[in-house]
Amino acid sequence: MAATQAMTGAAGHREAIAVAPGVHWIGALDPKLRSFDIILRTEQGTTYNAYLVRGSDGVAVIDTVKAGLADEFFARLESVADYGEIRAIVLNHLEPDHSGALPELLRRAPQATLYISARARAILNGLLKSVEPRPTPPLVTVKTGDSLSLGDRELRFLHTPFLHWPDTQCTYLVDEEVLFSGDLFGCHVCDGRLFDDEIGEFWPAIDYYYAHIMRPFARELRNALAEVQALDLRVLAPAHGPILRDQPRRYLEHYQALAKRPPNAPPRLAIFYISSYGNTAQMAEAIAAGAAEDTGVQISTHDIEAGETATFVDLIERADAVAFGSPTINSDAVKPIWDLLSSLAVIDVKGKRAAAFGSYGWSGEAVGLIEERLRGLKMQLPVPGLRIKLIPSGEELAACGDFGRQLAAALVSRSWSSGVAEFAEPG
Ligand SMILES: Cc1cc2nc3c(=O)[nH]c(=O)nc-3n(C[C@H](O)[C@H](O)[C@H](O)COP(=O)(O)O)c2cc1C
Repeated sequence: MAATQAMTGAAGHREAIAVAPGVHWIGALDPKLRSFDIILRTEQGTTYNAYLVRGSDGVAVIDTVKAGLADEFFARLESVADYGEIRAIVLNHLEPDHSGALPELLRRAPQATLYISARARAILNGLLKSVEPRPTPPLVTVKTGDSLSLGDRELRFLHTPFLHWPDTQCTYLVDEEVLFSGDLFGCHVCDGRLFDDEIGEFWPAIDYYYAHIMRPFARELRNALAEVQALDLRVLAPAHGPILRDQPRRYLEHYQALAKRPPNAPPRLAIFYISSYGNTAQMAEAIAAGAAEDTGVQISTHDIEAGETATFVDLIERADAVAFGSPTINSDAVKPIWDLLSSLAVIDVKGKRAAAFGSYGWSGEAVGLIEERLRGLKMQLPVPGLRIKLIPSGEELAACGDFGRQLAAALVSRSWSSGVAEFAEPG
């Protein structure tokens, strides 16, 4: 039923759809898409939302669509404007699903000026350098406070970098209070009825999109949401999924709750380990006991063999420091540790304090390899990694306690060092 409606909704015809007076949706539907950018599942497909704004002094096109769906975009554009009328092309970010039809649009509307953020300039060069003949459109780079006049109406720009590409901006139509928000507030839902008040439930799609696309940029998001908060809003017009006109502030508030900084709790240290014979597990417990001597720190230990990666990722996001323990097996750390570390791309771990530890038999590569990965994730390593040969002795467990104490202390101090500490010499 829903699929049928998606195909027969207003957007089922290749005509532009009115969003507000003088504002049309001219995007494309992609109902059969089942995975997006490799990393997202899209069981409902998606839309690429492009918009056209008509003023007394020409029209502006905001974003385009994926290259393979350009025909749909041009048909809708032609239903409401001539190419000669296009004065401005605004690209809120240059990801290929929104810039795919740009070369052809530039060919059809060579007089149009491009309005992009300063960071988009280099990306634009990368996208256009293979196009023959190479387009050289008039170009203006814009930031917060800059605007574009279409005669009787004004488009204002908001600089919102990294949401989720470095060049991201939002564009605000002042008179109709429409925010063309790019991927912000977007989701992968394909329903030809287009508007949130006409289609069914899609909050899970908003949350899924947030978790995979926006969550790594929670810090930047908080800044952007503060800018959006200051606007009067009648419509949120994102680049994917439904157009949000039914109490649009609900979506803003939802995003604010999702991106909220964790409450001002005591600093948290979360220790993750895996252990085949209990040696690395013993280290983890001794590290936790040592850290607990600093009464101001909240400590938790987690056996990753027995838990869910998604839960661990949540804990890591909320922790101020994290430690990862793995034995060395066949010259490497074990797969569950790598699985966990490779799941951190969906959160912001930059600058978070981290450390590695583990038991080993003879070569002990795991700790160094984990540290390398933690540095790659731009985490800070305040304490050198600790490895212990086979079963920890009492003295070695005391060294684990010191390791934990130092890590806890690093939660209040910013000094840090690096390198793997060798407690027992490999024999
Ligand atoms: C299948 C297997 C392969 C191993 N490979 C290595 C290795 O390549 N290098 C090394 O230093 N230790 C190796 N070890 C030894 C373990 O790292 C050592 O037994 C360690 O104490 C196990 O710690 P755990 O009880 O925390 O799992 C290996 C052990 C097993 C069972």
